[in-house]
Order: sequence, then structure tokens, then C-alpha cells
Amino acid sequence: MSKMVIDGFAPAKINLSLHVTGQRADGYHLLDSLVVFADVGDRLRVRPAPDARLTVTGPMAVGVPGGPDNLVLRAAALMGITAEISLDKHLPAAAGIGGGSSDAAACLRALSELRGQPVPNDVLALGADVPVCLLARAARMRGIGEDVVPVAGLPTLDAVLVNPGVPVSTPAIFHRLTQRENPAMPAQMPEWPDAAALIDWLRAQRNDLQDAAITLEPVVADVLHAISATQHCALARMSGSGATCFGLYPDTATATRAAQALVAAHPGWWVQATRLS
Ligand SMILES: C[C@@](CO)(OP(=O)(O)O)[C@H](O)COP(=O)(O)OP(=O)(O)OC[C@H]1O[C@@H](n2ccc(N)nc2=O)[C@H](O)[C@@H]1O
Ligand SMILES: Nc1ncnc2c1ncn2[C@@H]1O[C@H](COP(=O)(O)OP(=O)(O)O)[C@@H](O)[C@H]1O
Repeated sequence: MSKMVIDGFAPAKINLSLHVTGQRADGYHLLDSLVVFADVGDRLRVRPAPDARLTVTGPMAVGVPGGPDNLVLRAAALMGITAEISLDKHLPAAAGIGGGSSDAAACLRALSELRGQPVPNDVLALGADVPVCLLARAARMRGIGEDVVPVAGLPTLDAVLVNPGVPVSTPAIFHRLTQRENPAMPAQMPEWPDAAALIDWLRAQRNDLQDAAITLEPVVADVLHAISATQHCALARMSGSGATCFGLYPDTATATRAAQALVAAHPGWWVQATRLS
């Protein structure tokens, strides 16, 4: 018998690098980004039903749309399916870690499996991050987000994610950019023998939205300083259009200790030790 309900996981998306390489005539920006996924994320339960219904719960539910604007209901509508969806929010919204896009992708995967129906080709209409979130593993993302190529053999990274609780509007950050044509990543991605080699390589890459985000929300600079000041931090950078930043560490023990220190110093911030792959 076919399944009636599916539980899905929507992992946080992290842009280890985010190069803005140009702008299209329609205003969208061309990107070159190394994207990975965390082991923290939202959870959802999806069940096809005669009427669409959404329940949003969890520690990060406040402010997340509960109606048809929610990306999970927009994803179901795109597939032409009505569904009852419970969404358990653990990721901060408008945070540069693709919570809404990852929720939409998890919903598309679940409905596709439940109904034996392929995911439509036009998912970009839900958000530029949805194609990479459908893959949900390490990838190079180019174009405006539609060109997604898996990156094999990427070493797993031990990390801490930190969000200061300030929502950031993605269009507002792109709008503030002063330099829209920046170098891409190298045409050929290297092979990294281990996490230390990957971190070394990442130091020469950038997030071209970081300065604009700091101008709009100076607390992003405080987050980056706080992460950089933790013991054994090898690299601190912002993800997406912010305000979430990540720190990279040599191993799980140092990442866990850094997360504990950040929680103690900034009890109001969202802090998560995680592994990225
Ligand atoms: C910046 C990135 C990097 O991964 O992440 P987030 O900060 O959202 O997590 C994404 O490109 C965001 O993806 P997403 O949040 O799905 O974007 P969308 O809803 O499609 O677009 C929101 C707005 O951002 C701008 N935008 C988005 C993507 C892009 N390549 N160029 C743009 O200029 C446009 O102004 C657009 O109207
Ligand atoms: N399931 C969802 N979770 C979070 N935000 C959502 C969701 N559906 C729609 N949204 C809207 O999308 C906006 C962007 O949220 P999100 O995808 O979390 O951020 P970002 O694009 O910075 O990664 C939010 O401000 C919210 O209004």
C-alpha cells in the first residue's frame, strides 16, 4: 500500500562562499557559491488532504507565515496537491540559511514520494535557493541559483552557527551592493584531502554580501568578532544574505566548546554546534 504521510527534514543551508559575479537585466544577481547542509533543521509532516492546512510549531515559529504565503503551501500548490502540513520550525527565518527554501524543498520531496509524481521543473519560482535545497548536499550553485552541480568528496566540517535574532531582508542586502561584478571561484574546484585543506582554501573565497549586511545590521560584525574570538576558530564568515554567521573548527570537541562559550556570553543569540556536509 502506498504511504499516506511522510516526515521530512529540512536542513539549514550554509553558503561557505558566496561570490556575486554580475547582474541580469531583470535585476537578479549571478552567483557562484559553495553550498553545504547542516545536521540541524526544520521538521515537517505532510499528508495529502481535501483541504490545505498548515500548523506551525517549534522554538522558531514566531513570525513565520501560517497561511498560503508559507513556502510549504506554495510548494504543494506548485505540485497541484492539497495537503495538511505540520511544520516544526527550529531554524530562524530571514536568516541567510534558507529555512523557507529548505522547507519548500522537503515538502516537494515528500509530495513527490507520496503521489509518485515528479517534482516540477519550475521550482525556482519558489525561491532561488530551492534547487540547491532539493539536492540537500554539497554543491556548487551558479546562475541565479538554478545551476546546481554536486561536489563530491567534500570533507565534513565541524561548525558553529550563530544568529543574533535580527531578521535580514535578502532584497535589501542585494540592493545595497556597491560592487556587483566580482571574481568567480576557480573554474575547477580543487580536491581537498581533509577539512583543514578545505578551510585553507575557503580563506581565499568570500561572501560578497557580508559588507552590505554589516552596513545594514552592524550586529553582524559583532557576531563575526565573537565567533573569531572563540578558541581554535579557523574561519568565521556570514552565510547567504545574513545575519547568520558560521565558525569552522578543527573537530567536534572544539566546536562544541565554542558553542558553549558563545551561549554563555550571548544568551539571546541562537547558537548551534553542527556538522556541515
Ligand atoms: C542570497 C541567497 C544565497 O544562497 O540566500 P539567502 O540569504 O536567501 O539564504 C539566495 O540566493 C537567495 O535565495 P532566496 O531567498 O530563495 O531568494 P528569492 O526569494 O528568489 O529572491 C529574493 C530577492 O533576492 C534578490 N536575489 C535573489 C537571488 C539572486 N540570485 N539574485 C537576487 O538579486 C532579488 O531581489 C529577489 O527578489
Ligand atoms: N516555511 C517558512 N519558513 C521561514 N520563512 C518563511 C517560510 N515560508 C515563507 N517564509 C517567508 O520567507 C522569508 C525568508 O525566509 P527564509 O527562507 O528563512 O530566509 P533566507 O531567505 O534569509 O534564507 C521570511 O521572512 C518569511 O516571511
